[in-house]
Amino acid sequence: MGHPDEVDVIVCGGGPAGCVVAGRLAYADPSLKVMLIEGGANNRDDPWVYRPGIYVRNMQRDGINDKAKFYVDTMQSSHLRGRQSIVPCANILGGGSSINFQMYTRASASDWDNFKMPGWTAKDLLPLMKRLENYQKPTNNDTHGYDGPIAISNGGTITALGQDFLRASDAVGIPFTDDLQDLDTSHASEIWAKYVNRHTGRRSDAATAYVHSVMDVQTNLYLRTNARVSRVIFEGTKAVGVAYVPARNRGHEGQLMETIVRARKMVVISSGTLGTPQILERSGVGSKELMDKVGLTSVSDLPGVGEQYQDHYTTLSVYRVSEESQTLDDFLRGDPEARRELFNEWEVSPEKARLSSNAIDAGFKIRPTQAELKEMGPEFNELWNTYFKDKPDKPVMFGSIVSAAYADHTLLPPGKYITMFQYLEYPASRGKIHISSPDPYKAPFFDSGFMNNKADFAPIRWSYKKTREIARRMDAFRGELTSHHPHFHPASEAAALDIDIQTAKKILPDAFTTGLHMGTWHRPGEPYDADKVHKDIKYTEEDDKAIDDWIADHVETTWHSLGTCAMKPREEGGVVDSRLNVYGTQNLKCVDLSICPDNLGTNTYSSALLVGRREQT
Ligand SMILES: Cc1cc2nc3c(=O)[nH]c(=O)nc-3n(C[C@H](O)[C@H](O)[C@H](O)COP(=O)(O)OP(=O)(O)OC[C@H]3O[C@@H](n4cnc5c(N)ncnc54)[C@H](O)[C@@H]3O)c2cc1C
Repeated sequence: MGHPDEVDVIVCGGGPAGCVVAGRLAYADPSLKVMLIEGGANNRDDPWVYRPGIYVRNMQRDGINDKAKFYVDTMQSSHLRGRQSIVPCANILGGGSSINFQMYTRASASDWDNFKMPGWTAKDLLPLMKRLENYQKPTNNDTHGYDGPIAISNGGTITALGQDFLRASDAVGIPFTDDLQDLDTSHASEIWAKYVNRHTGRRSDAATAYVHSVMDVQTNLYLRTNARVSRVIFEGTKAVGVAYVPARNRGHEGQLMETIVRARKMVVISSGTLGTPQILERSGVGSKELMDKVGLTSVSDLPGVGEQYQDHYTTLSVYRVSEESQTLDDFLRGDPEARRELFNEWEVSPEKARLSSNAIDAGFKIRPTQAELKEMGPEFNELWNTYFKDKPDKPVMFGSIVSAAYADHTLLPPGKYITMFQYLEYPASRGKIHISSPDPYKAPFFDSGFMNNKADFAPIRWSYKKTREIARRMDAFRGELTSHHPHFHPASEAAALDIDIQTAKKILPDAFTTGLHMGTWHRPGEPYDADKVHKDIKYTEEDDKAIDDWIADHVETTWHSLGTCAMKPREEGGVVDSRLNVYGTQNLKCVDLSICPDNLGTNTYSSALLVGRREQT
């Protein structure tokens, strides 16, 4: 069936928010013609999407993986000791929900209330949150939904390492709770739920839930994939259509081959936090100064477009675990036997297979104690007083455990690993993205802004220490992978200790070199002792400096971009109003996480769905 060149509504970008908008609109009114234009490929029945356990493959940056697009800082950052950060974004139908890590969390109630926009309080949104969910876990509260299209469960398997982590978390003052996602609890640990359907074992992505399901039964939703929206077409200030180009510019001597589709009623831009501002700017919506610089005619002078870029920041620390532990390392290494076993298991009974999981089974949200606050320095304390103190539902950090090394296994010694993720949920740092040319194939100017506010170092340092204390108290703990820890002075009490010799001998029983003494290359830890009473490591100022350097060298995106087209008053730098209409235009909306005026303390898939769902009330 050919595609029409005029429809009622065009949705640009098929991420979670775009899928919800396009699918629900088309379903609600079969007489309405809706076109969804997505820059990446169709995700339908792609086994590299729907098998949950292989998500890490989508993060390979090797020129072959086209499920993600990699934004790189244009300039070296002095806050990252000269590094240029890389932020991968989805480039496939379903957006982030087709490639993400499938961790299910939700924002705190005060996050939504802080938006200070009519219709956006947590109370307003709770009924919509429930309608999204097919919550497949037992729960004791009334904040979840059971009849929606997005499945949430514990996945096929919970590893013993997850339980070990929860017990050790309790030992350092983080109590267990059965539901940390009740919008209120901010200091506890839980079995971390997943966007995996426990009946099918499949990833619960937004395109399957909202687009394919509608296209199966109706003919009024038109899907174009591998098509990059270059700009919105205006008549005066009224949006009347869009132009798109092939996702790859392979021919025509570099000429732009645009196709135009007209929209009778509305154009909705849902191309994600880094995609949406670029489309607006290429269309003449953004700062007038920029338009003059790149030679475009200004349609609406909105200096806020592309500004206030936010994310959550991650550091990863890697630990050795016992050879008896169940980890995904052999599978991730590509060991043929491990691969055969796990893929076969998935084919036979996906609902309980190890691959029906992301191997991230447990996690926590935490707030510092008064004593911990004292150690976190003036910059963070100032932020605490203004941002966190009076909002007891806001955690400062998240942490979680991966039952494997989240790292390139060609760079690691043999053995089994866990990874501790530390995530800063409300960074004070801000970045920006702007087009450098009207050409949709030209890379934009991008400044992730990571760590450009000094207040962000202390909470990450604090949570590195916290997760380290948890790891050391786990029964499975067998040492630290020193290459994936700060470089403390070798004489410091804090210096990382590697695998103990007994475990090393189990990994390579026939090696003549195990335990070979070669100065500081290897400092073995103590063998496991079940009766050991642990004391917290004491860190000196010099140690803290080593941690901060390590943060600057290794902190990364949590892939939770938001905030570049903020919903707030125009005079405060806002881009959209509370109905997500773009200021100074007609028939044009932005609907995705770019509209967040402030951060949301959560893994953001739930919020992207909610923004789409809020638009569809
Ligand atoms: C690697 C990764 C891991 C993550 N892990 C988790 C997790 O475990 N749990 C969680 O809750 N969240 C996670 N997230 C975050 C979550 O997936 C995102 O917050 C969410 O997908 C954002 O939705 P969105 O609709 O705002 O935009 P996006 O998901 O970014 O979707 C935007 C879409 O627009 C398309 N697009 C961009 N530009 C154009 C253009 N010019 N023309 C046409 N199409 C265009 C893109 O291809 C994409 O499909 C992760 C994200 C990533 C990338």
